[in-house]
Amino acid sequence: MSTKYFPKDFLWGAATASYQIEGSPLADGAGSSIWHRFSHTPGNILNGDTGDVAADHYRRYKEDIALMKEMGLKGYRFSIAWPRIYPYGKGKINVKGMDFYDRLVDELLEAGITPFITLYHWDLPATLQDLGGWANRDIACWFADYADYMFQRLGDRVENWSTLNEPWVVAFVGHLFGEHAPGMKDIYSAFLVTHNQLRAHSKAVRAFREANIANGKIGITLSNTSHDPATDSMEDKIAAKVAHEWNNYPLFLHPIYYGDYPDTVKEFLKEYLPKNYYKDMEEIKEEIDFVGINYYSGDLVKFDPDSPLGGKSVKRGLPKTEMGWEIYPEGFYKILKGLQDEYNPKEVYVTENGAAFDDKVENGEVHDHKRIDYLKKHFEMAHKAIEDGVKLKGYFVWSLLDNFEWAFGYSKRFGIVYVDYNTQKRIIKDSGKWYSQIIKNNSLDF
Ligand SMILES: OC[C@@H]1[C@@H](O)[C@H](O)[C@@H](O)c2[nH]c(CCc3ccccc3)c[n+]21
Repeated sequence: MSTKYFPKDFLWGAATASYQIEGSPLADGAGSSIWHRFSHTPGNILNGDTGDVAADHYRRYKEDIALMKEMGLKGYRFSIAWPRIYPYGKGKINVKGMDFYDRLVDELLEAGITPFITLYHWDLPATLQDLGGWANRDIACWFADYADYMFQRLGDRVENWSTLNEPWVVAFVGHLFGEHAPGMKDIYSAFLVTHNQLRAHSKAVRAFREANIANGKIGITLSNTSHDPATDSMEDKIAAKVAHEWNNYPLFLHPIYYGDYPDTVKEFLKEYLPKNYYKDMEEIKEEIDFVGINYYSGDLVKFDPDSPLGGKSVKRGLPKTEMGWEIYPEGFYKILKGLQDEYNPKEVYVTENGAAFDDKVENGEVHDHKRIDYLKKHFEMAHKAIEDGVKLKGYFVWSLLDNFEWAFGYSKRFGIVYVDYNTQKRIIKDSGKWYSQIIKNNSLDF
């Protein structure tokens, strides 16, 4: 057993998202979002759950920040609900909605916690969806205007900004698989949404540079699954490469860093890319300060001529979390190392990593040893990645609190803090106590 230290000033934190924890979605003049509509549409969410109350964070944020301080968190990643700021997506500002985030940031700074803002974590103003949402090219301006207003209002106190959370999930789970808001099932829209998110992201980055925020850093947060070939056959290797370049960071970083979509996306999916997409690549190719990596699991990919991507996902037979995702810490290392090798970002943050388990309260405590084991194994891989040259500057566990897990509602618990939804009582789980020690020592014994 040896003690491995993380770099000095490593930003250990926890992450959440507005629609998943805040509740009070229409309070104080806020506008409706596509997730308010989607969760209130019967059949979309398990048990008919909605984000109407969630973890009641909109009202309990001071209590939650006190919990973060008690656990010794250095940073807190959260998202702004666009419809609280612009109830109609653009035009009229909602002062009370802006006040909530003003107070939240001040409370975090007072507690000595570094804010890390995500501008968009899926709760699009519903009125913009009525205009086509992310499939409308004008959204690049709507998003950049919203982003610029946030830079003006919070840029004096917040240095770390991410434009979009998981644009792949927004595009494909929301517009092709139909399992997330706005519930569309159209592959051409999904690729148009991919493209417009890139346009919106880079337009917001230019607004960020104009805002000239002292020590400001802006990036993008991308979902990733480690895709390994099921066998050494060339067919499986190609299928795994296609899956990686479409499903992971390359789909967005290739345009941002190199001004084009990845080779396999152009080879296998060219038909679905927006016509004349390359005309936008000059504006999309805009330097960013960091890449946010979300990682949970990995799979094997086997050649499958019947699949549109030429491959299908295969399990390894590893232990799984409550989401049915295999626990594969090695994939965390592969994604982080692959990112640094392929795009050499100036900085990397793990913006999400965590697991859902069947947490139970016993005598007022939650002994979530499986989550501790999951996190420990992933921290070991993060440390190895840093040793091998990955410019990893921080890690945010998903999630601070049990919360609304999208189509699964409240049936899946990811928090290091347990939330009793009947009473809104919080209980720091054993994993939260264990994490506090890791942060305090900035080291891991393994
Ligand atoms: O599922 C846990 C978390 C969500 O609660 C976050 O809002 C979201 O950013 C997030 N992304 C992923 C990995 C990609 C994914 C998203 C949705 C469904 C399945 C996989 C896991 N998570």
